[in-house]
Amino acid sequence: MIQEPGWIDTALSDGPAVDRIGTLGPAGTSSEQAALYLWADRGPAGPPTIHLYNTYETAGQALRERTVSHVVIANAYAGIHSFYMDPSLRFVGAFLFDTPHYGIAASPGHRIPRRARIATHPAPVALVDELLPADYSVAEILYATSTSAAADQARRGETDLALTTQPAAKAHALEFISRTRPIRMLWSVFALADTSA
Ligand SMILES: O=C(O)C(=O)Cc1ccccc1
Repeated sequence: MIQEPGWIDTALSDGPAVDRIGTLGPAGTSSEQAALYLWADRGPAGPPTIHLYNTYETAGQALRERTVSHVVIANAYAGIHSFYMDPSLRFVGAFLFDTPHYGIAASPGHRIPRRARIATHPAPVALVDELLPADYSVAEILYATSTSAAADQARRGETDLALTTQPAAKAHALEFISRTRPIRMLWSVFALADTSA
């Protein structure tokens, strides 16, 4: 096992080459940024090959079908247990990587009611209470499949607000109405069990 600052490497260095990384999308998720970090540290030189899926489970299926060589998952994702338990997969490493800044965002010009409907991925939901400005309260939390999907719900007017990342807010032309902050996160990397050394 190789230990470097920020890394737990159980079979990343001597396992299959990191040449196609699968994770949660669409573009703008924390997972996409984490995958880019993994590629920059452990992937080959050249443009990164990152495949973004609507769920971590779909990314896991792509790994089983060898469409991707590795999958990266936030340890804050409650469903990560099934990846650790799956005998067809192998945990090959983990790394510490802060997410992009998270905040609560709205479409410019949207009239935000005092009691607002807020879209979020389940993992960072506790940040809604932490970051929501005192002028507002929560009418309803609507769970989205990712931070980017949450931003899209606010953009479409399906919710008043979204808890989302800075890249996703920008991609969906949302403006933050709260302060923002990153989340210190551990990311787990999985490969196929039978191809890992
Ligand atoms: O939806 C995202 O952006 C994700 O990547 C899931 C997530 C959410 C919050 C912290 C870490 C990962």
